Amino acid sequence: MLKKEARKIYNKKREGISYADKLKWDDLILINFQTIEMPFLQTVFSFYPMEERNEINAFLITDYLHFRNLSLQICYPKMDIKEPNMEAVACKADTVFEANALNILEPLEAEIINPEDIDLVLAPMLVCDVQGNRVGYGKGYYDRYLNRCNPSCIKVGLSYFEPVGKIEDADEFDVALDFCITPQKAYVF
Ligand SMILES: Nc1nc2c(c(=O)[nH]1)N(C=O)[C@@H](CNc1ccc(C(=O)N[C@@H](CCC(=O)O)C(=O)O)cc1)CN2
Ligand SMILES: Nc1ncnc2c1ncn2[C@@H]1O[C@H](COP(=O)(O)OP(=O)(O)OP(=O)(O)O)[C@@H](O)[C@H]1O
Repeated sequence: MLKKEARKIYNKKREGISYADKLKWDDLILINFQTIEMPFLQTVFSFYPMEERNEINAFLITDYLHFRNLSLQICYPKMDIKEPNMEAVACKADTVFEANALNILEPLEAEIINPEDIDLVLAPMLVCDVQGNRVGYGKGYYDRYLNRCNPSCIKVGLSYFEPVGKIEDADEFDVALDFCITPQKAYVF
């Protein structure tokens, strides 16, 4: 399958998920995330889910990680749409989020964290393939960002859908995931 085809199919599938299924599947993703062995984490880069696109509720996972380590630093993306580029910004409980031009909520705060200091990335995505190649919205934000992270950074994709057969047009910029968590299973690549 090609990324473009996967994007079309899975954008549509995700739009069709009922609210009841979404709540159930978000919980199952948390349960499956809890089965993977995690080292001590200091800094996590998550994302602010876009409700209108039915993105996964990553807050359930960051709440769980925060509960395990009360001094966990949680970062959210701040985009430079023109570049395109994004940075991880450290957030606190009182951080104010504001919608950007793409209607993604971003922190007003500006403490940019060095990508090399990120221990784990929770990556939004539509679907991945059996080798952990991720398919997002097609702007390459995460490919660019993950290439700046330490090789030891743990890359976890969250998806409502099981991996597809090989994505044929994965290129040299694509950084494969270490895990993909779905409502059915935690895939290890
Ligand atoms: N919640 C969340 N935050 C995120 C991401 C994400 O996937 N989810 N990103 C993950 O990379 C980055 C933003 N990437 C994005 C890339 C494209 C579009 C988008 O709306 N694309 C349109 C097409 C626009 C065009 O072609 O001009 C579309 O998909 O319909 C949105 C976000 C950073 N923050
Ligand atoms: N480091 C990079 N430098 C230059 N171009 C890049 C880089 N990383 C990715 N790209 C290009 O960006 C484009 C989009 O990449 P891709 O289709 O993998 O996006 P995606 O992972 O689905 O999107 P996103 O990360 O925004 O969710 C591709 O043409 C890819 O070659």
